[in-house]
Amino acid sequence: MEAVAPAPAPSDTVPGTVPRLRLEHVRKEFIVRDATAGRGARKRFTAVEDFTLDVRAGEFLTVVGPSGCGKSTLLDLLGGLTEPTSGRILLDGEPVTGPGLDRGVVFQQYALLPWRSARANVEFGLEAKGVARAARARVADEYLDLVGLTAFADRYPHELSGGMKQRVAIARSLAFDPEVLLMDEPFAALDAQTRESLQDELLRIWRATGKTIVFITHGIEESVYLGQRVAVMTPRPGRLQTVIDVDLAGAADPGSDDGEHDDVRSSARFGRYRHEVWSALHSPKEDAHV
Ligand SMILES: Nc1ncnc2c1ncn2[C@@H]1O[C@H](COP(=O)(O)OP(=O)(O)OP(=O)(O)O)[C@@H](O)[C@H]1O
Repeated sequence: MEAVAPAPAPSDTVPGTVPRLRLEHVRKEFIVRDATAGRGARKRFTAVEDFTLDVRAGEFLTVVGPSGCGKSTLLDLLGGLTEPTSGRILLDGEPVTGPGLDRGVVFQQYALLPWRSARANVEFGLEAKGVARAARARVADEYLDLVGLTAFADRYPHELSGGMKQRVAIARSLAFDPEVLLMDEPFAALDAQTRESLQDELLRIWRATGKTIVFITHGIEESVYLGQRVAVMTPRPGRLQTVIDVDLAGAADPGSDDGEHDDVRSSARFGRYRHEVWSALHSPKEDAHV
């Protein structure tokens, strides 16, 4: 596994500056069937409750929480795919009113167009931006190179492994140069080894591009390994339990494995962060009204 270099500090750490993303008292309700109240009855169901958080420009923020706590709902809200029932979401100080090319979304399932080659999939967002054909191909090749898929540019999704498909999805999201990358458990369907190598690749890409990344996961280790900060959510309805700062710079013991790679995950510091996130996830809820 590739060694992990110290993460850069978020570029927006100065008090009083505008955060890249701001969630202000965000609440999301769904109307669902109420089986207890007879045929056709409906009730309100709160998925996300009073969620307030700033994401700094250039920051890598991970969001971890138990299944069903509202993580995907939160990401859909940030992506503008749904609207908050109350509260506000701001991008660079402006309210988010819908999806936009300023935000790239990567889902757990690769969501590639099966009839398009890897290159043509990456070109997809560029077409929406009106980029000319020759420039599209050049930019697509650049991003396929960034994710190590130059040799597979002409392959179709069914000819690619799961990890490769997810690399194409990441390249597609980066190619139209969004300010923010929103990732919803993008590596959850992959085997452990592929997941670890894509985690390192994502960290490398983040350092190379300086994008702001919000990464949803239910994996404690993944949240600690990737995030400069880990936002921990409560069980449903999803609230912000706590935010944990992670600094793994120099955490690895160079002599801890075969001598070629530093093993950050085996370090004592990584273990302490993992325990901190675990403890936050298992701390009692303040209240449970739904
Ligand atoms: N469109 C919808 N209509 C009704 N309920 C919904 C809708 N979308 C999500 N929910 C409910 O909101 C809650 C939060 O769902 P969400 O998918 O955001 O959780 P999650 O934390 O991403 O879960 P997981 O980790 O299992 O993917 C769940 O109880 C889910 O059933």
